[in-house]
Amino acid sequence: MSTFAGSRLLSSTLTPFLYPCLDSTSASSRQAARRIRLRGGTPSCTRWQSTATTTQEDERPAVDVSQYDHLNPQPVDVSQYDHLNPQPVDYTTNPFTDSCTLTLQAGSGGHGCISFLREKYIENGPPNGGDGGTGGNIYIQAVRGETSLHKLARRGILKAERGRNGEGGGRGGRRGEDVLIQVPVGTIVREVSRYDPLEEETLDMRKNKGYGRDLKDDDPDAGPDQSRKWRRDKWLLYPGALPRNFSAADFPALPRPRRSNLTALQPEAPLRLDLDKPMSTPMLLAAGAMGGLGNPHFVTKSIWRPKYATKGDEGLQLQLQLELKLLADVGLVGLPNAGKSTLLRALTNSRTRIGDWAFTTLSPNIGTVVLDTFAGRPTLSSASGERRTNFTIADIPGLIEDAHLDRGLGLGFLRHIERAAVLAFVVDLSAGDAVQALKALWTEVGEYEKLREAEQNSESERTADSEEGMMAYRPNAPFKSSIYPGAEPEPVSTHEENQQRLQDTVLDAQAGRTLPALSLPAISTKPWFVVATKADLPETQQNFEQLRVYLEKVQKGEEEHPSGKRNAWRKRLHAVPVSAMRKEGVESIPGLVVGLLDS
Ligand SMILES: Nc1nc2c(ncn2[C@@H]2O[C@H](COP(=O)(O)OP(=O)(O)OP(=O)(O)O)[C@@H](O)[C@H]2O)c(=O)[nH]1
Ligand SMILES: [Mg+2]
Repeated sequence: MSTFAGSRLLSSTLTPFLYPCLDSTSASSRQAARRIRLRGGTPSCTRWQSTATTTQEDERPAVDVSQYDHLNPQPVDVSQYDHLNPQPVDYTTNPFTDSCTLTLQAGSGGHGCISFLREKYIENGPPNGGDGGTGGNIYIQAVRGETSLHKLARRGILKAERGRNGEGGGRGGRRGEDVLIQVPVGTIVREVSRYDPLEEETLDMRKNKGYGRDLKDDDPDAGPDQSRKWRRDKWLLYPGALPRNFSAADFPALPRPRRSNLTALQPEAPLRLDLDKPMSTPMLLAAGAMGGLGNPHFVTKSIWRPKYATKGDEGLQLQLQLELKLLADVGLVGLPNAGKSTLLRALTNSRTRIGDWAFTTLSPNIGTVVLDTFAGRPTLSSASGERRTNFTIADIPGLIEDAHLDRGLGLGFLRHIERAAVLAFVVDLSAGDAVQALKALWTEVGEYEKLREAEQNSESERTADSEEGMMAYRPNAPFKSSIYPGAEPEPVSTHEENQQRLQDTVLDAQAGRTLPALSLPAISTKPWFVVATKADLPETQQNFEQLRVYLEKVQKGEEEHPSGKRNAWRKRLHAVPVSAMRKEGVESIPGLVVGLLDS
């Protein structure tokens, strides 16, 4: 009896998994049998199977397959699928981060080598140590495929490879590997801080009035054993040298700090870049440091076998703040649950998430409206005669009243529509007074604009303050030979020069031409229109009529602009009633947008 109960328990719970060949009803057993049939072979458990079948077939209870549903999913009924009213699980999602701080370190230089020629019959050959390799550079490139900064945010610190040390036989060290930072188009780069070891060295040199000057014995700072020790950390002695050899060594004047020729291509400090176009070639952010010099550089008339070389320089360190402001032609602004994502789905092929609750969308989504499929004549062309083949729409999380007080998801996501050429305010006709909803949205947009202005002012003040104490950095200074005795360092630029530089614009990625300063037009001066959604629901006509009348009055100047600003845009104000879920009324939107984009 107990055996039977045991076998019964076994067959009802574990059998399908542990002993599939015992359970003729399980899918795995069926598959095994099929495999055996196909192979035409005899399975090792044939006897088992037959025994089990004959002894247990009748008594075995029917297995409740419903409990294994997740292992044996039912085929999806494709006819149920609807792009505009999708299942809650039918959406795509990507990790998204729109701001991060990055620390970059250009590669340090490799050390110079101390080596001498040794051949048959040449015991004490001349020095032949190679120079150290240059450190790797750091480049940046805005590319179309990237949509978020999350990968960079996760890494935090990026270091280019150090140059290899020089080798004997006059072989120079290999240069370090470069680092390429790829960012989405629309990224703004600001410099937070910079540490330039070469600049420090140059200042040191000025302080000591001449590079390589050793402290004199009568110098108040110099004790008896501190003389001739200045910057000894920059030297390398021959392999196997003891510390006492080091203190006894007589070093020549240290060569002047050298910069790689590539530093001429670095943008001026402080960095402020607006990467609003895809870049065909990467742009240099930080050039690698130069390698140390091998011992042949220090041959003199009296010392023809120098037993020292110099170490490589340390790489430049930069701390940058990256901010992504997505670039789209149209920005959708609306209260939560207004139907923005459904509208985006109706106009584009986007698979953004839709749900009947507030804050379904938690990060921005961009969709592309294709105007010309190249199937025949161009469907729409811009006023300039240039053919516009598509435009992009950005859908952002919903704004609620008092979002500027950090309610809901706050106002941060408005940065992704602040560079849009046209704004589309999405209001839900079934959710109360549409005019009030529109005014509430404009209030939040106005608050965002105030915040942005305050931020810009504080940023320019901060940069100006930090400039005052900042070391002068002259990447465009002509390259000079490092071993150039008596050369004076470059003069330090004045505060006025730095101020001027601040007001100036930033360098373009490729051509080195200047870009306009990072200031954006007021949001209220952009063309805008209203999309009144859920017009298919009953009792929404009157609400829409009120909205239409209100917009007409705003256009004529009889009503104040909802932003409260006098110079706000009010040329042609449209309210488009649509049912995004049924894809009704949305067909007029592309034409309207193209008209506004070209106006
Ligand atoms: N009847 C009707 N329902 C709609 C229409 N458009 C959207 N909905 C429904 O409204 C709900 C919210 O739609 P979403 O597109 O997710 O709204 P949203 O504005 O993106 O919401 P958040 O992302 O939370 O800000 C969903 O249940 C949609 O099915 C419409 O035109 N008619
Ligand atoms: Mg949404």
